[in-house]
Amino acid sequence: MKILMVASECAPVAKVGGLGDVVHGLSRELHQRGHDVAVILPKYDCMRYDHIWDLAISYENLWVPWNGGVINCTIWFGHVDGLASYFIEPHAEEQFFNRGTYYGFWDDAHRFGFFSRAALEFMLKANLRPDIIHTHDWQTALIPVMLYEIYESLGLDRQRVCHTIHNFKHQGTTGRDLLYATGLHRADYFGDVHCMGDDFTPGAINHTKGAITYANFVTTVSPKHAFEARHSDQGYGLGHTLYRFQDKFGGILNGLDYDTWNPMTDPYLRVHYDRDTLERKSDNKQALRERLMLQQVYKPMVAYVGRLDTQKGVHLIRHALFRTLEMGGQFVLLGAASERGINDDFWHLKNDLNDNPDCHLEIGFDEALAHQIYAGVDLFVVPSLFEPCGLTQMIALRYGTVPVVRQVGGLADTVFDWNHSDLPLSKRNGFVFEEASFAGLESALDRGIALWKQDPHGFQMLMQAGMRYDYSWRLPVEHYLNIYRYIRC
Ligand SMILES: Nc1ncnc2c1ncn2[C@@H]1O[C@H](COP(=O)(O)OP(=O)(O)O[C@H]2O[C@H](CO)[C@@H](O)[C@H](O)[C@H]2O)[C@@H](O)[C@H]1O
Repeated sequence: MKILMVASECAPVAKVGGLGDVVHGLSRELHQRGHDVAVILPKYDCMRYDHIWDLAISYENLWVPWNGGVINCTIWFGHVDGLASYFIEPHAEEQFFNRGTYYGFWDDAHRFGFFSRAALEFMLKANLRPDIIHTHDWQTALIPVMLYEIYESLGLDRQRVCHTIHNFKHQGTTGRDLLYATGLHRADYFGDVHCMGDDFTPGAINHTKGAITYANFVTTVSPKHAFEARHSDQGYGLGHTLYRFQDKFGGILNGLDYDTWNPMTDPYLRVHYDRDTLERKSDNKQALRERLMLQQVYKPMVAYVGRLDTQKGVHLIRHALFRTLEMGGQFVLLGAASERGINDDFWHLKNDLNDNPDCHLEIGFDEALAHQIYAGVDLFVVPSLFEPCGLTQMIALRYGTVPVVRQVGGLADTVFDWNHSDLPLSKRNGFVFEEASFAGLESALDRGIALWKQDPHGFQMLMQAGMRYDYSWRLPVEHYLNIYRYIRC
């Protein structure tokens, strides 16, 4: 099957969070199974160009209709981890993708609306005719809309779209002027609440709603979150739309790229290990302490890696840090915030704790350090308020690090409590709490730290149980292939 992924991120060249991992991992698995897969990304100035092989111009003078005129684009081609990848470079006054960072601009809806239109124009002109176009999150959600409203009649009449929603909180809600820019001229029709008009902001359009309406199939990234999105406030206002289109909506648990995340081969680790050589993990703990200048003592290490966003339960992350110190452990945090207030808070916290030999906060994005943390620590906290899937708890499990998670979304689908689960002991792999409060978090974290201190054998069993789980793309890709086969012409 010919599959074209169109997304705003793909690891390792352009990664802000889990979206990049998923586009990369899913594409690689499909490619390894013999499918013809390519990825289309914007050509950002801030990408990791050192991860692109043989980057060269593939198509020049692609004139993309935009805002009543046209914008000239150059399309580049290269390989990322063996994956055929196209990069769209617009020569526009607005410098859409030459801004030093990926997101966070007032005109993001226009930047990615343009990217979506350019991707379709490229398919048309360069004669790319995939069976399936797989789009991701609001940034590429206009693709199914434009495919059926503009490009079907121009020749893209056999392409079908699967759209994946990685995060309902970000829906690309914006003014109707974008419709004119993209060429979707009937503003009253498209802007109506029955089409892609936002249900809560009068006069606004909603990208994600457009994708739910037009795509041939819509997924989110875990079965539990698919339920939550429809039946609770976690759908961020799209519950009714999902209800309307329930026959083409489902949840598929994400996988992990087991080559990228492999403690036996990970190039960032001092020592490689697997389930049978778990004792070697302690060398990575020592290496991590050296790198972060923490004292070498006999204490459990707890970590958080991830975006610092309200979604992730920042007050609970902060509390996990203090609680760990109080219980005689060490804490490491690696994260970046896009919100100014949260960023400032964590910088203050970092300054306050600067001289503490048992704690280190690294504010920023650091791929190598992330790997070293997963491999080096004992426990890993993910106290999210909502979590569509969550990859960090799965990475932790792969590295023999015990997750402490809140029972929501994909966290609930992947982590099973050591003390309170119906599963046999050999299948329990972490600590789970329900209530998003300090007491809730402590009810799980305290048990984790206590087990580490009082029952090293039990703790080791837990680590090994986690490593036995298979959260690779092996199974999830079967579900995606079933969807592709179901919707293809
Ligand atoms: N500062 C930093 N330095 C280095 N690495 C960092 C980092 N911050 C984050 N990462 C890495 O980014 C990834 C984050 O994965 P998450 O599942 O937490 O994704 P996120 O919430 O961004 O994505 C959304 O999409 C994904 C994919 O569908 C869903 O799993 C998730 O629930 C949803 O919120 C991990 O690989 C992590 O190691």
